[in-house]
Amino acid sequence: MSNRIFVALDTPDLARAKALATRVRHHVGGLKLGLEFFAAHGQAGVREMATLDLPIFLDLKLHDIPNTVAKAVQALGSLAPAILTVHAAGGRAMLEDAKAAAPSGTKVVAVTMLTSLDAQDLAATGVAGSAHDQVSRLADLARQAGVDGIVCSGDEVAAARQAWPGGFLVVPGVRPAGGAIGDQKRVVTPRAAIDRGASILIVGRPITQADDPDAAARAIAGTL
Ligand SMILES: O=c1ccn([C@@H]2O[C@H](COP(=O)(O)O)[C@@H](O)[C@H]2O)c(=O)[nH]1
Repeated sequence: MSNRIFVALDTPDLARAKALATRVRHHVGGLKLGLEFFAAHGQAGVREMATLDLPIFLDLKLHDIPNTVAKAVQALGSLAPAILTVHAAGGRAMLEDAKAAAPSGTKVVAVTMLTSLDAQDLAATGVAGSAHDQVSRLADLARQAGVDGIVCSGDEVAAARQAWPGGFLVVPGVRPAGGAIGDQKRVVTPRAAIDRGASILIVGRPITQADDPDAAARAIAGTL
């Protein structure tokens, strides 16, 4: 993949998603559609976005019992997304069944610890230890379950790359130096994420909320 930026089109407005994607399409490697978009437009919306001819990253973060997740992955199969997310915390059987149910060309990637959480948030959920410990535990689980990779923050991606040289490592929480952080807590610059071993970056608001999304995407791509 020559351009490793997936732009997160977090909007329930199909026309806006299409307009943004059309503007930035020459400066990104793919389009990430998440819960906000999918809840509003479902599979028809994803098909519509796929007409722009860029790889689709379907970020639904599936997390349920193995049978339910496998059936959901099967139901999404005809969309043949390039990348699909599930939560690593769903456990090994869920991860194995999700991978088995996915089309062969779809990378199944397990979310470890959301980049909107820090160590204090983790403790509040009853999980002892650092973000680093939690991510490496869930990354090991994901690797053993046979999925293609993980989602983690820029703080953990170097260790994840060392532990899983062939893993597909997705890093969100990406902010150009000095950029507004918003609700993210573990952030990294685009260049640092790539230098530490990220396979692809997810970038949302730094592009979509910019006065000139096209220029913002071009500037970020220019740092890689
Ligand atoms: O741990 C995670 C997993 C997924 N995301 C998603 O990435 C984008 C980030 O958007 P920004 O506007 O660049 O903050 C968003 O779609 C999240 O759902 C994440 O942030 N952290």
